[in-house]
Amino acid sequence: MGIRRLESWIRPYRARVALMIVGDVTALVVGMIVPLVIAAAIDGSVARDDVAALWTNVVILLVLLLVQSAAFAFRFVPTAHAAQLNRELRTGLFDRLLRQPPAYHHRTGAGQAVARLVGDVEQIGFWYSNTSAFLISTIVSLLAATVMMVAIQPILGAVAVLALSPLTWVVWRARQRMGTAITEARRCAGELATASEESAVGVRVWKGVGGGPAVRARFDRLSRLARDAQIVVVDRMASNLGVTQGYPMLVLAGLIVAGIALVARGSLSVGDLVAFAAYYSRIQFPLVMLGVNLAGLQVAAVAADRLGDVFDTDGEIRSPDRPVAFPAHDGLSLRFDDVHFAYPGTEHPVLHGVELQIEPGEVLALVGATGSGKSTLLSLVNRLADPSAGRVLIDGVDVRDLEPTELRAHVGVAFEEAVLFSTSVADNLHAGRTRTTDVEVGEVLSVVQADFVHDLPDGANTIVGERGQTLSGGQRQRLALGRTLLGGSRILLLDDPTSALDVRTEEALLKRLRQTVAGSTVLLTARRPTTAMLADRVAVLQEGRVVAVGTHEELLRGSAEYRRVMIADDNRPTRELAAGHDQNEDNAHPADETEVAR
Ligand SMILES: Nc1ncnc2c1ncn2[C@@H]1O[C@H](COP(=O)(O)OP(=O)(O)OP(=O)(O)O)[C@@H](O)[C@H]1O
Repeated sequence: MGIRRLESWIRPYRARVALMIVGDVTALVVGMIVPLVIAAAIDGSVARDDVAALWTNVVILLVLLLVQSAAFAFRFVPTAHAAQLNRELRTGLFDRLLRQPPAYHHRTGAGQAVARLVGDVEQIGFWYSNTSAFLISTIVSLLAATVMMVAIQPILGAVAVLALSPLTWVVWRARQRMGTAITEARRCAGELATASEESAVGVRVWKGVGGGPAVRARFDRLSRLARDAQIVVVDRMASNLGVTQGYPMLVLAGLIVAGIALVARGSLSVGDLVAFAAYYSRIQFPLVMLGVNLAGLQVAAVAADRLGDVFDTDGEIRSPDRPVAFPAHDGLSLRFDDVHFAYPGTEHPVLHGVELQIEPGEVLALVGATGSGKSTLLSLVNRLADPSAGRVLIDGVDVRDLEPTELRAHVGVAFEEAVLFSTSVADNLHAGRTRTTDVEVGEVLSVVQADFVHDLPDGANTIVGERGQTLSGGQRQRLALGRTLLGGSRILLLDDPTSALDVRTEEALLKRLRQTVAGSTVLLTARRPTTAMLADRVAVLQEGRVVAVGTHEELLRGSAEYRRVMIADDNRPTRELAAGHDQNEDNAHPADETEVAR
């Protein structure tokens, strides 16, 4: 599988591979003539004491060796294109990784992606430049040297071929054993990369909780596993080389003894015996090289399989064949129509038949216990994942019928975990959009209560550290929310974007936010009553089901689950609570009864 893939990736470079083969084979053919010249010198000029003829032989040898060197130099010129092959593979792989949904990356880990983008791609480039052509010329070399040996002394040649033939099985078998060892070594390298990445990203957390020894122990364990896996690879390669190098030397010793006996009987000249030994060494070296080449092929095939895993991954968010244009008018409705969802590779669905309608320009808050599926539901709107069943409709259009890039350009998202990039505050806010002006940025900073930006050393031009780590959590959240608002989207998904703010700042922000988003359709998740009260209506999610919908006040009176989630002690309800509601009202009044379903 991996080999077929390799072949398809290298196919566009076949002209260059052909040039390498021409260089290799030229060098090889010239090399094959060298023993003949040496034999002619020993049996002719040296035997006849003919110094002039010997000089001629020396000059011919020099010319042959020069041509051989030039051919070798020529064969390495096209290898520079390995860099281009690497680039193409890396870009293709990166595009593919970008198209994978977040759940894929959470499952496989960032380190495996890095290991593929860096290590595996390099292995394929290395195979292209160093091994692909050599494999062909090695086989040609084996055949040519065999023919020459048989031509010089048929019986001795046949004995050599018979004696060496078991090695082909050894080499082939070693290639298979190498495959499993290399796959394991690459997997371990990926896990080690993931652990390194996590340790760097989570440095504040593990330092804060004194987790240094545990982080060190985990890294040490994975590093030992990577070492052991690498040792298995090298062990197998070494035992293979030991056999392919040691055994032919024993055979050569036997052949030379037999050759001397033939020389003594006069049926072989000394020059021919020297030439025979030279051709034999041209078999021995390619046999060793064949082992190395096949091991290299196996390394590249494993790398191709690992890249192929990404290229073949299903679950990618696909563009529709005939995309529908995103609705151009203002005031867009949003509807979840019997939406079910399970994360790939998990058995338990997270959402069970969610039915929810958000009217154009409405602000709807999702409230639910932790893990009830709020973030998951939001992620289905801009297709960070697709429902397992059911539909998400924007203004009556299934989001799967919209081009994902266009959909995401029109649907603004702010997450609770606010990630900024290691660039300036202003660049983070602009987020690559050229349309936003400094005035708009200033207005948005005021809406999200981010006046602190003016006090930063370079104001909005201050560079924030990696992932914005030089700012506080609440500052990051406000900038991330500002970035979303600057997009001017008509649909906004706000996943608890003010959770890190103090109550006073949140209140000021929410007031301004409500005015700013007027006209947009907003779906937000809320943990605090203050956030829920911002909304026109609130939907209560319980274990992946919408169990109640209504205004904050209605739900306080009518939904036990709402009270349970929003009020610390729901046995002592707030004054807003109407008297006489028991704790099982959600069961008694499911969503479609309590609510006011629109
Ligand atoms: N990438 C994932 N792979 C597998 N399961 C996941 C993944 N992300 C979330 N889940 C599971 O889906 C369920 C719902 O998670 P979700 O984040 O949607 O809940 P939530 O209501 O937003 O929670 P919170 O209020 O804590 O943010 C949880 O049981 C969680 O373990």
